[in-house]
Amino acid sequence: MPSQASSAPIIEVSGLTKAYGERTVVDGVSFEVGEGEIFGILGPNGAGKTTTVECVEGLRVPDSGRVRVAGLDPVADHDRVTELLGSQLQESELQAKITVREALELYSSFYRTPADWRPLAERLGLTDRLGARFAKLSGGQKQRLFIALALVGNPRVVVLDELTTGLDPRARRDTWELIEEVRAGGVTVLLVTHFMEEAQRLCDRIAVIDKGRIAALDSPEGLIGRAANPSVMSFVPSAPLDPAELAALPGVGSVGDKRGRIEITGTDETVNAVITLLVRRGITAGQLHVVDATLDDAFLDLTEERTPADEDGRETASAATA
Ligand SMILES: Nc1ncnc2c1ncn2[C@@H]1O[C@H](COP(=O)(O)OP(=O)(O)OP(=O)(O)O)[C@@H](O)[C@H]1O
Repeated sequence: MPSQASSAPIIEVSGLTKAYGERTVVDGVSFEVGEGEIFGILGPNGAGKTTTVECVEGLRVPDSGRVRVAGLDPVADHDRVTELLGSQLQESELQAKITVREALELYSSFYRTPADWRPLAERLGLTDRLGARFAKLSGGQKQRLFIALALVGNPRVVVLDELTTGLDPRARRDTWELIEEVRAGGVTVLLVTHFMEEAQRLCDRIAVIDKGRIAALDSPEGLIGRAANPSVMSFVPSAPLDPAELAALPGVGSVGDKRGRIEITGTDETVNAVITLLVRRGITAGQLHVVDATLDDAFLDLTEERTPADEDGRETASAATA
């Protein structure tokens, strides 16, 4: 289980706004991340997640609002922030011909107190690819190299955007363990992810961003509790039940009948009311299942439906400040 953040915020974002041309893609975003916390940013495609973290990294200049990393302005104090913040690279940022070993040595040389890259490479399953050129690596190997390079400077804060995209299930689990170890060493992790399982497993708190605004900010459990229908109950009744009577019970979201199996979504109160009704009628519930909503359910409830227009207008992103 994730542990809670311990101390003062190491990342502070307040009223952050960023537009590309006429289009505001980050619209008044505020959050704080405590030192040693794993903080997730979750949201639909085009919601403004990457733009937000690029402002934290100092790769983009906010139009308005305030961003601080360890009290430093990521744009004005870019060099000092770079020293304490590790970022996951994008593919275009490494030369095709560089070998894994050369990349690890090169990135180590950027920092005053780098980590020993060898155990990191070992931990990420890269040891037998040290002589391989970047262009010859598989997608998963490139991804693992990017994670190693984000960590090689011994950062206080690491920003991981799409941490495990392209990794197979075993590599994904190994990576999660590595991130937990990194945090256990006191490193703060800012994680952009599309994987609910990843967010639920790793994050202490999650900001759900939708259309450039924070739709919710809570622990994974807190977000799940906000799902419109946190419980789903299903059973096969021993005698017919009136759907209208079930629908009138407290907190009911929906009532369905799938070939004799009743499915009711609602709250804990709904579950208790259904059981009371069944007992009163002398009806037994065969094959009874009650399951909690998942982070997926909460996510869908908290974010609006996308339209293709939301995805339009992307220009080529560059690492330079824009
Ligand atoms: N350099 C840019 N120029 C113009 N528009 C951009 C640029 N970069 C991003 N956008 C647009 O800004 C919006 C937010 O993009 P951003 O990459 O921050 O979203 P995201 O939440 O990270 O999305 P995804 O999950 O798809 O990576 C999108 O509509 C995108 O098309």
